[in-house]
Amino acid sequence: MARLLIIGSLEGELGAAARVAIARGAKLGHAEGVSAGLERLRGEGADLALVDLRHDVVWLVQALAAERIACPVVACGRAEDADAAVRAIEGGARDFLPLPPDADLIIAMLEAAGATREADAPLARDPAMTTLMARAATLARAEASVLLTGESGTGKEVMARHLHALSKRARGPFVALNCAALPETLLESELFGHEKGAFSGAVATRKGKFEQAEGGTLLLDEIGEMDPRLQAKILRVIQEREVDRLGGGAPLKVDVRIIAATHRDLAAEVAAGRFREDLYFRLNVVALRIPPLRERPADILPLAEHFSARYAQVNGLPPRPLAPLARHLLLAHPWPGNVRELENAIHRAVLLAEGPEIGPEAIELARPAAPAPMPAAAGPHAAPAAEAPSGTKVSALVGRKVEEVERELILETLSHCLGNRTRAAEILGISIRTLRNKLGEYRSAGIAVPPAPGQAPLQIAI
Ligand SMILES: Nc1ncnc2c1ncn2[C@@H]1O[C@H](COP(=O)(O)OP(=O)(O)OP(=O)(O)O)[C@@H](O)[C@H]1O
Repeated sequence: MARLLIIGSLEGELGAAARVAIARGAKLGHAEGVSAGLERLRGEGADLALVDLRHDVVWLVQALAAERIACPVVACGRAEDADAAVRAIEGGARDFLPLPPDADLIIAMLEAAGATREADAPLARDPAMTTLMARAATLARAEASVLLTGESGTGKEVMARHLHALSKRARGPFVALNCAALPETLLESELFGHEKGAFSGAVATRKGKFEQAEGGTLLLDEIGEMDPRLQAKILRVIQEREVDRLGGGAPLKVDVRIIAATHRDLAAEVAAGRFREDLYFRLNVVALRIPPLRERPADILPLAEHFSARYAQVNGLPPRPLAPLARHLLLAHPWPGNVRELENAIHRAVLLAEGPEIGPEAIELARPAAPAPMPAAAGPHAAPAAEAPSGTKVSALVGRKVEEVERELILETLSHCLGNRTRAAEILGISIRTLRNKLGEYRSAGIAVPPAPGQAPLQIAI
């Protein structure tokens, strides 16, 4: 769960921002002022801090920088407070959130901070994923470190949270750190914390992520990007179960399960001398590879429906079904950006769509380059890219009317189902009633419609 710290009164519009974040699965921390906020950040940390502009945002940003605490700060205020907002941004705040808050903007900010995550179990319908989920359920109970591999956006972090939720540590904290996002000294401080006086800005003791995750799970995301010196320190934590704060005296015992994730082929990184072999062996004891979305096509529509319901709710819109052609487009796309790309496409579509359905015109998909399977994927389970649904079929439709293509899709599906309306409606993802209405329209326009099973084709006497 994303950890959001709100600094300021929760009574007014900041409270509304908090509710949006909670609806999106964030865990909320709160402090009335900046020094209490700093205290919380030294102790339990957060993925993002939203600070009311009426407080000294610049002071907080500077204190965090001096103490090497990497937490993005977003200043919040009314549009009329533009001058204060500019000062906050110039002083190092990550962004400005105008109040009253826009749900989308909050989500985008949480996302940019790497802080918005699926709180529920990963959705899995395709056999490639259900098999993996069964394996994950067994592994979750063990205490061993886990290595999660998979392309960017496949759901490694979602899986890490799921493993935590199913483990004996579920009541403890889940803390995530993206190792690629920070320069080495900051990352070191984030991981191991520091004692007062460890460096010139260290005015107070600060707990690192290992300590924050005590009794729970620590996700080291993008571990393949970590500097070899820090890799050695991580190895020591795994072996000795203790951490050394920067500038610290005695090592501190920690009880943390480590989950490491990477989109890289770590074995190749080891061969190239960029990743420590001993750490790789420690992590690779239990490894799970999350397949890219193009290798689990049966997940595409269930995920799309899940995101469409979620974003309709977050934006206060009524839930709407995906039109048959929209489904067709989604199934034909190769999804180089995986589940994240699908989620973003559906989020946009929910906002853009007009009318009772989400139609194909609302779905904007990046024109895909040929999907690039990651090198590690070249195992026996990797489907060749050529087998994935190809984007060319859809581009062949360009220049034709949506209505016309929809009609063909409906009639083709119906003849494929030998006229069975129920089955065709199911495949098309529309209600039987919508299907009947469409067929009625076609008939009135003089277009032949496959008869229902057992029903003789209508003979029109001339
Ligand atoms: N199986 C799933 N069910 C529901 N949502 C999912 C699933 N897989 C991924 N998502 C959603 O897709 C987005 C990307 O997932 P996640 O961040 O876990 O991917 P990742 O592999 O860790 O990406 P990166 O390598 O870029 O860190 C998230 O918003 C997540 O909620």
